[in-house]
Amino acid sequence: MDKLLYDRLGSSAGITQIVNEVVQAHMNNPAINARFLPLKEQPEHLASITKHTIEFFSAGSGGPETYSGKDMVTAHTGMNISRGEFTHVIDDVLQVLENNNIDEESKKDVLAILWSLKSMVISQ
Ligand code: HEM
Repeated sequence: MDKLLYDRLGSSAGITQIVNEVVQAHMNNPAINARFLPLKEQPEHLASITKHTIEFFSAGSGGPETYSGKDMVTAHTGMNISRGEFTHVIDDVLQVLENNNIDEESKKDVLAILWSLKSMVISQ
């Protein structure tokens, strides 16, 4: 498969849609929504995190966007995120990719990228 992962995810518009749906999925997932629901009380902060996450997925999949958020360790420091919570986040992402008809190869590519970030996100 030689097409960029960025394009396979639908480039800017597709990734924006995917990230918005992932945020919604986290809000609806009882295993992790305590982490995310409080952000609804801070709409500007939530918009900034969502924007950064769109940039992160875009830049990380080969797109032209620049990531302007915190590095992964800093972003998750003090949260003491568990392996179980990490798995729920990955499940939500894969389900959203499925709902958006993203092909199997691309889902595996996203999974590999997320998995590679595990030690930066959990137990920080
Ligand atoms: C590989 C998996 C993950 C990736 C790629 C990721 C990515 C990100 C990004 C890009 C941000 C925005 C940082 C910024 O705005 O500077 C963020 C923030 C956040 N992440 Fe993650 N994350 C992951 C896993 C998790 C997990 C497992 C949880 C908890 C269940 C979590 C909870 C949060 C929360 C609550 C914030 C907002 C922090 C704040 O209020 O500033 N993340 N994440």
